[in-house]
Parts: sequence; structure tokens; C-alpha cells
Amino acid sequence: MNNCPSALAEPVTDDSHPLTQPFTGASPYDTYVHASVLNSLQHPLTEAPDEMGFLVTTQVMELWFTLIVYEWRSARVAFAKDDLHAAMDALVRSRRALTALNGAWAPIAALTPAQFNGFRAAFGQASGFQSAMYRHMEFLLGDKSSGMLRAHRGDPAVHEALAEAYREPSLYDEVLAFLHRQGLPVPRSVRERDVTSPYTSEPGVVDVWRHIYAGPQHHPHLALGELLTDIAELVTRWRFEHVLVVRRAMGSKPGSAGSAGLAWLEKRAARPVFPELWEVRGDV
Ligand code: HEM
Ligand SMILES: N[C@@H](CC(=O)c1ccccc1NC=O)C(=O)O
Repeated sequence: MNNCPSALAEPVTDDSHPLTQPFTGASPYDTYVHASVLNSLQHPLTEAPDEMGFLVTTQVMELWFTLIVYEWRSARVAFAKDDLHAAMDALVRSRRALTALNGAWAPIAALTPAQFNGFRAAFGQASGFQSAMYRHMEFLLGDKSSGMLRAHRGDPAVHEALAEAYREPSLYDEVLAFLHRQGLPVPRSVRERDVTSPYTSEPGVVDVWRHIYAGPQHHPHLALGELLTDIAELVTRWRFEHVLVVRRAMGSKPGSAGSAGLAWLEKRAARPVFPELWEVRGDV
């Protein structure tokens, strides 16, 4: 900290200015942020002018995935402790991160097939399909899949982190357990379900949300339902934006990971997140 009241008024080009005195070693900024590490991780494989934007966009999205996973895991812990305020605070932070994530498409949203082809061959079989942090997000949403976990077996550290998320209850499982402890009749079959199986819509859970949505409009449980709906919508918007970017850059060619490409992604994007929160709307 600089306590000299006149320091900011002096021209910073002056060699004696306190703001421009050299640091010893790395700056405190770099020590904290590791900007020099982050900014040394861009290694395009071609001279194609659009590759850097594609690489940085992907890296930026990975960082947002990390933050979203962090917030959902915090929310899950808070629900387990019946701390609705802490859980909602984490979910609100995750909603802002999701909004930023979705804004991150901009640099690559209008790649032409020729621009994308300029570097596509260079990354071989690499694909966002192999993103462990994206898969962690899906597992937290309840989208469990032993096959998607198995794909990471070759990388033990990554596999173990994902395997833990696979074995643990999802964020939505913890929300339903919380609502049950709040006195709402979440069916036993849901509370005692095998949490490693993918979550699918349950009529008894639609009933719980119907009770909440038909009740007082300023109840905290309804605010929770709306916050989860915002999150579900933003995840679905990310998936549909991805579909549009893919359609524009490569049409219906097969994907680099070996999927059918567009048709496969369209099917995945159509899966509802927190299904009962969408079904209940037709019942209120
Ligand atoms: C021009 C841009 C992009 C194209 C053409 C593209 C294309 C594809 C395709 C075809 C797939 C299907 C899997 C395969 O067979 O490869 C896929 C999956 C995926 N991509 Fe991209 N992608 C693009 C940008 C991104 C970016 C920036 C991210 C951010 C990390 C990303 C994340 C993912 C994820 C997470 C999946 C798996 C989706 C799932 O499992 O449902 N993609 N992408
Ligand atoms: N699946 C894409 C490749 C791809 O998207 C990708 C390749 C390397 C690093 C990140 C990627 N991002 C997202 O899928 C394709 O089929 O071309």
C-alpha cells in the first residue's frame, strides 16, 4: 500500500514515482493470479488466424466450468446442512458465472467452414466431449453416466475426481432431500434412489413443485424453484448455442470424438435439466 497522499497525482513517467518502483521477483498480482502461467498456455498448432480465438474461448469456458462446479458443490454442502441462504447465495453466484460462460461464445460464434477447416485437422480426435469439468457439471445436475466416466479411465487423477462426483448425490438430489426435511412429501423411492443412475422425472416430485408453485408467491421454496429454473435454462442455452456454433462451422459432418456430430448434440441439448421444474408449469 502506498500511503503518500500525493503519489497518485504525480506523473507516473517520473522514475521516482512510488507506483513504478520495481517489484522484487514476480509482482504480487502475478503471485496471486498466476497470470504468467495462464498466459503461457496458448499453443496453437497452425498459422490459421482463427485458431487462437478458438483455443482461448475453450480455455475461458473451462475456467467458467471450474467456477460453476465450485459453486454447485458449495450449494450442495449448504443444502445438506439445511442452510438455504448459503445455498441460494452460491446458486446466484453460479447463475452469474453461467451468464458469463454463455457470453464467451462470441469470438467463435461466426466461424465459416473454411475458417474452422484452417485448423480442424490439427487437433485430431480432441473434442470438448472429453472435457472432464463439463462432465463434472453434468454429474452435479444429475446427468450421471458410467460410460462418460469410463472414458476418463486412462487419466487416473481426472478419473478419480469425476468418479467421486459420480458416486455422490447430485445438487438436485440434495435439493430434494432438503425439501423433504422441510416437510414436503418427496417420495421414498426418490430419496433412496441409486444416485449413480441418471436422474429422470418423477411424478411425486412434480407434485412437490406443484404444491410449492400453487402456494404463496413469495415463499423461499418458490424462490429456490425459480433460481434452479434459471440455472436449468442457462445450461440449456449453452447447449443450444453450442449446436448453432457447430452447425455454422461444420454443418452435419461427424464430430472429432467420433459422434454423429450435430444430430448427436441436438439430442443431448433437448434433455431437460431439473425436468419436474418444467413439467410443473403446465399444471399450475
Ligand atoms: C467451432 C466450435 C466448436 C465445434 C465445431 C464443436 C463441435 C463439437 C462436436 C461435433 C461435438 C460432438 C462430440 C464429437 O464427436 O466431437 C462437441 C461436443 C462438445 N463440445 Fe464442442 N465444438 C465447438 C466448440 C466448443 C467449445 C468452445 C467448447 C467449450 C469447452 C465445447 C465443448 C463441448 C462439450 C462439453 C462437448 C460434449 C457435449 C456433451 O457431452 O453433450 N465445444 N463439440
Ligand atoms: N468436436 C469438434 C472439435 C472441438 O470442438 C474441439 C477440439 C479441440 C479442443 C476443443 C474443442 N472444443 C469443443 O468441442 C470437431 O468435431 O471438430
